[in-house]
Parts: sequence; C-alpha cells; structure tokens
Amino acid sequence: SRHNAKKHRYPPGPPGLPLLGSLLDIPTEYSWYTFAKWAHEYSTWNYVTQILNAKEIFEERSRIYSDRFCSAVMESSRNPTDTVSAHRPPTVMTQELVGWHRNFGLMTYGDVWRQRRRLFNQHFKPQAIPAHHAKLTQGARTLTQLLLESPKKFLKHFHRVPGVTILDIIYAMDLDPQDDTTIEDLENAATTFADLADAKGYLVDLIPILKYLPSWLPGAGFKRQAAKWKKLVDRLHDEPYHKVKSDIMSGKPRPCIVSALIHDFEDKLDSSGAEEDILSVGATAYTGADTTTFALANFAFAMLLFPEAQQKAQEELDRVVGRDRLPEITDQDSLPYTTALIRELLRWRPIGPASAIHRSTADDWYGDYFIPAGSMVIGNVWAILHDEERYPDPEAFKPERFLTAEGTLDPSVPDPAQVFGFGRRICPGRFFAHAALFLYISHILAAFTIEKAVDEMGNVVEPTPECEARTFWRPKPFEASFKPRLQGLEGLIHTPRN
Ligand code: HEM
Repeated sequence: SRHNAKKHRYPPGPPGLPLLGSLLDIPTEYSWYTFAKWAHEYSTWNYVTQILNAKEIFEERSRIYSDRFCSAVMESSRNPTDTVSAHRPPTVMTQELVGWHRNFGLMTYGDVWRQRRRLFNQHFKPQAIPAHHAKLTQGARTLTQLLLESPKKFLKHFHRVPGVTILDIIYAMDLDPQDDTTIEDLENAATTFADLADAKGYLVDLIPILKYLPSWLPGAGFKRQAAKWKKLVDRLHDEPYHKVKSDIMSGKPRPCIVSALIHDFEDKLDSSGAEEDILSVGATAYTGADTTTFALANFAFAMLLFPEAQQKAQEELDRVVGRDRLPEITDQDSLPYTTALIRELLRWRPIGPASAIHRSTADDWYGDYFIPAGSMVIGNVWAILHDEERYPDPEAFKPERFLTAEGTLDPSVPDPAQVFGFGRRICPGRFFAHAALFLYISHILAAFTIEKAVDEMGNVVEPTPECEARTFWRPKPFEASFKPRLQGLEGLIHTPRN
C-alpha cells in the first residue's frame, strides 16, 4: 500500500493475493525448487537473477541488501541507516520470546552487528585459522576413535565432536564427548535455533500482540515452549562466558577466544555493551558451527550413494598419506581429489539451499523493476550450484568436475562459494569450516569405508532419500556401516603428533 503499483513496476512473480501478496505461495519445504521454477516461468528473472544478480545485488549494492529478516523491536533504534524499521516483519518467537536476538547472525545490519562481526573476525579470519589446527586435528582423532568404538552412533558423533571442539576453542571447555550431562543442554539450546528456522511459523509472528497472552491460557502453548527454550538459550550465552571470566578473576586464565576478547577490553569491559558483545560472539560461533554437523551427515549419505568417489579418495589418501599415519592439515595441498570431493559435497547438497534471508533497507531499482525497502531477498544457492551451464549433470556427485585432466584443481571451475552466502553477511566462519571439514572428512576416509548397513536378516538397508528440507539440507536419520580399513587404527589415533 505504500507504493503505487502503476508507478512502480515490481519484478514478475506469482499473482498473489491482495494484502498478503505472494506470502502463501512460498512453500514451507524445498522452497528453493519453487524459487528456481518461478525464475524460469517469469523469464526475466531467469538465469540472470540466479547468477549475475546475486553478485550485483548482494555485493555491489551491499549497503542496501545486508540486513536480516528480524525483529524491529530489539535493534532498530541502534541502526540509524534503516529507513524502514517500522515495516520490519517481526520474528517475535525466535528473537524476542526465545532470546535469539543475542545472536549477531540474526541481527539488524548496523553498528552493533558490525562491532560483533569485527570481534568474531579477529579469531576466524584466514590468518587466525592455523591457531585452531591443533584442536581441530585432535577433534578429528576423537571422532575416529568414537566411530571405531560405536559406529552405529555415527550421527551422534558427527553432532557431538564438532560441538565439543569449538566449545574448547571458544571457551577452553574440556568436555568429554561421551558425557551427555555436560553438553546436552548446550546442544539442545543450539538445536532450538535449527528447529525454529525449520518450523512452519508461529501465529505470534503474524500477530505480535499475542506475545502478551498469559502462558497458562489454552492456545498459549507457544509461550510455554518459548519459556523452556529461553532458559536454555540464556544459559548457552551466559554460563560458559562467566566461567571464563571467573577463571581469569581467580588468576587461572585458560587460553581461548573469549579470554582473549576479555583481555582485549581490559577495564572497558563494563562499558558500551562490551560484555554483551563478547557473549554474543561466543554463542554465535558455537551455533554457527552446527552446520559442520549437517555437512558430515550429508557426506556419509553421499558415500553410500557414490562408493566410487569414496574409493578414489581413499586411493589418493593411501598414495599421499600412506597407511601408517592419519592425515594432517599440511597434507591438504597434496590431496586434490579429497579437496574436490568436499567442494562437490557442498555443491551437491548445499546446507542452506535458499541461504539466509537478507532484507533491503532502502528503495532500489533493478533495471526497470522496483524493489521496495523492506523486501525479503533470497539468494537461491541451490539454483546457482545446480545450474546445468556451470555444473553439467548437476544431480550427479562428481568430484572430477573440479579437476583438470592431470588431476589438479581446475581454477576455471567455479568454487561453490555461494554455499556460504552473500555480500557483507557471507559466513565469517567459512575458513574455519573448510579446515574442519578437511580434517574430519580426510580422517574418516582414511580410517573407514562407509557402506550401506545390513539388518539382522542380512538385507541391505537402502538409505531413504528424504531430508529435512525447510531451512537446512540434512538427511533424516539413516543407517550406515563404518568398516575400519587401516591396520592398528587405534594405535595410529593415539600416536603423538610432531
Ligand atoms: C559447512 C559449514 C558452513 C556453512 C555451509 C555455513 C553457511 C552459512 C550461511 C549460508 C550463512 C548466511 C550468509 C548470508 O546471510 O548470506 C552463514 C552465516 C554465519 N555463519 Fe556460517 N556456515 C558454515 C560454518 C560456520 C562455522 C564453522 C561458523 C563458526 C565458526 C559459522 C559462523 C557463522 C556466523 C557467525 C554467521 C552470521 C554472519 C552474519 O550474519 O554476519 N559458520 N553461514
């Protein structure tokens, strides 16, 4: 209603309804397939929108397209450049009621976000990553040990080990991945993030006044649920931080990212929200890293479907690393096939196929089309990474597509970088994620062959192609067998490293 439709020509799309527009046309599952279909049906948005515009819109016009689709109430007052806060679609449930407004990944584009992202980058920029190699390698060894001991619980290990590893890096928490009591609350808190993103939506997001309903009223179940989750989310933010702080106060600081940040602020810790900034950076890093878990599940699933790719990677690992030690980060440059396999994994099953939604903060024009401030702008990662022209036969899993005939990485084939999002909001954990995925996946490939499970009757259990398909692309729970392939594996896991 703010804009005269005749004067402003909107980009073409489904006809929609008065007031609601195309809201009801957006599917809750596999939305990226529908967006790609629309791109073809409304042909001006075709290929150009998916490939070129992503760069032009999110990077070249990043000043306008870097906001998040999030609550007006929490942050707008701290973002003077935002001209449309009043029209911000609220995510009351996630942000206000459950407390995820503290996560800077969901925050309004502005000074507070900028400060937190800057603090995060100090510890996750490319030059900072070697400082994390030792703990990541230890994590990969622990994962190998757990897969050897209890292979049937592989999905749990894929969740637990990256989580324990990053908690150690952020807070110097020395957790036993087998001890459920110490980490379950933190994991459950992080899981509410993915669950809320995958949820079909809450009425309170459409009618914010419902947040004032008393919790005991019938129909206010969302408030009881939110209160339970909020406790977990607040604990995730507060407890590990205060433990690090009290260790510092008692003269026993342990090296980790949060203690380094506290040290940087010294006596200014209580001023200008510095403490809340550090709390946010710590907890956001932990939840961001949950995506590694989904990538590992997609990897095991791919190995069941494409055993020839697994075999080629194992041949390369045997040739380069040998069979009498486990891989190290320094092996990476000599393992182009394994590197290509990880690229193909991220391309074939991008973890966030419709990426995270950006929101525009000023009116803009794209050619003749008007994009009003406050628009939801979705980069269809799936469509980009499954584009036939860039990646022929896109549903096939072919690490070779990233290699030259001589077997080296082919610089002319585009890296599937869009899996990490776009512009100023691009994933700042991507350099860490690359190192982590290389170490976890090269260890698993070197130590085990992943095969389809066999049931008690001797029948092969076929993996179901179903996946959780709302926000994240992660397979539904499935079975697989992990067969050790190196002699004396246990000894290799515990061999001291130089
Ligand atoms: C394979 C692993 C990963 C994938 C595919 C991934 C993907 C993404 C995507 C798509 C976004 C949204 C980008 C956008 O809005 O355009 C994002 C944001 C973010 N990721 Fe990652 N991520 C991964 C791993 C990690 C790790 C390991 C960390 C932490 C160490 C991390 C921390 C973050 C943070 C803090 C943000 C919010 C950035 C902001 O809003 O400014 N991610 N990630």
